[in-house]
Amino acid sequence: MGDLNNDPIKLDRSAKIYVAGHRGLVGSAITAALRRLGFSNLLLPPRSLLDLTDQSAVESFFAAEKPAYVILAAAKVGGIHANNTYPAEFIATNLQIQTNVIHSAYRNGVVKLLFLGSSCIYPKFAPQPIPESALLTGPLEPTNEWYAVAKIAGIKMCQAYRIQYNFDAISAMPTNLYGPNDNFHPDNSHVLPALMRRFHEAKVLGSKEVVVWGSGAPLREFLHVDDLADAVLFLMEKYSGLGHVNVGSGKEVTIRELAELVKEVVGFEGNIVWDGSKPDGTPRKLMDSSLLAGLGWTPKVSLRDGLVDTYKWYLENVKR
Ligand SMILES: NC(=O)C1=CN([C@@H]2O[C@H](COP(=O)(O)OP(=O)(O)OC[C@H]3O[C@@H](n4cnc5c(N)ncnc54)[C@H](OP(=O)(O)O)[C@@H]3O)[C@@H](O)[C@H]2O)C=CC1
Ligand SMILES: C[C@H]1O[C@H](OP(=O)(O)OP(=O)(O)OC[C@H]2O[C@@H](n3cnc4c(=O)[nH]c(N)nc43)[C@H](O)[C@@H]2O)[C@@H](O)[C@@H](O)C1=O
Repeated sequence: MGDLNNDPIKLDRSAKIYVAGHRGLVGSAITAALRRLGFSNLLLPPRSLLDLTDQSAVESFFAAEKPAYVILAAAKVGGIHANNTYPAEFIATNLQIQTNVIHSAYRNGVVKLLFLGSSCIYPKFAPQPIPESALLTGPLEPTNEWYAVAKIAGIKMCQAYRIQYNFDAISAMPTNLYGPNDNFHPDNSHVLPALMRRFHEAKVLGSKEVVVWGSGAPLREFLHVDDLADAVLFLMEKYSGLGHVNVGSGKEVTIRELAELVKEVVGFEGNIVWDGSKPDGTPRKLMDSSLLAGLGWTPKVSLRDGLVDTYKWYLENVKR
């Protein structure tokens, strides 16, 4: 599955490129990176004008606009609590969005499409670091299996359309991401923005303690979204193959270490209290990103620098 059909292409800077989900964490970073690189013909319809769960609206959009390239960063996304609480929405919405976009992209002559999955596609007890070949080798983590099944279907759909129709659809599997434009919801977000907000609010209110979920023992690998955007555009030009590609930083921390680091960056001086009634989720999911490294890509942003950058953005854009 990791076979490379390595025909590097130079993306045409003036061709139409559609970024689905351009207002989100990932889509906004990709859009900014495309603009920096001189792409001048971005298609960025707001969700109010194009609901990607609406099959006929998606088909009409593709038929009218005929984009050359598509980056599929629109999805129903959330942290461990949201995944565990809204399983129907996570499987149904994601299957609908990705099926509609991939199918209409193929039907309307898109030259290349990149689908974004997630490291949660791998078995809960996959070998570490997790190679791409670990896909479908064991049971999934129960807190996010619905979302994971949708993402696995997305990978398989890209592969099927490549095999049957020769459609150049590739899949990238990022590790846990963070950065500007993240979702800072107190319950439904991922751990890093949730903790940033909680420590910030505790600092402002003068609280003595902050509650963090679980045991603190799980390990997670974090990647700044600007690095992910860079990797996505790198793959669009350098990779064309059946197998999906892991995108990670190669560095992991425990949730306890992450909490201490966020606390320090935010400047909260109280204590951390662990809520053991909340799920830990998968114990460890460090990805093996050597396939991507072998193609010549490496991440640049350290976790500490990325946290400082994200907290600055949070202060300027979310809370004052
Ligand atoms: N965040 C993370 O840690 C990780 C994310 N990923 C993957 O990256 C991709 C992007 O995630 P992320 O940026 O974090 O998610 P966000 O929630 O930040 O952004 C999702 C985007 O999708 C759009 N969207 C959702 N539903 C619809 C719809 N029905 N019609 C049109 N647009 C819709 C949203 O629109 P609107 O702005 O209008 O709400 C938003 O712009 C996803 O595929 C996700 O699985 C993978 C690994 C980790
Ligand atoms: C990217 C990936 O993200 C999700 O998986 P996850 O890695 O488990 O995501 P998470 O960021 O929500 O949690 C990471 C760890 O952190 C702990 N934790 C502590 N305190 C808070 C807290 O306040 N909020 C959250 N969310 N977690 C907390 C939490 O208990 C867990 O041990 C998938 O569902 C799926 O969306 C996916 O693909």
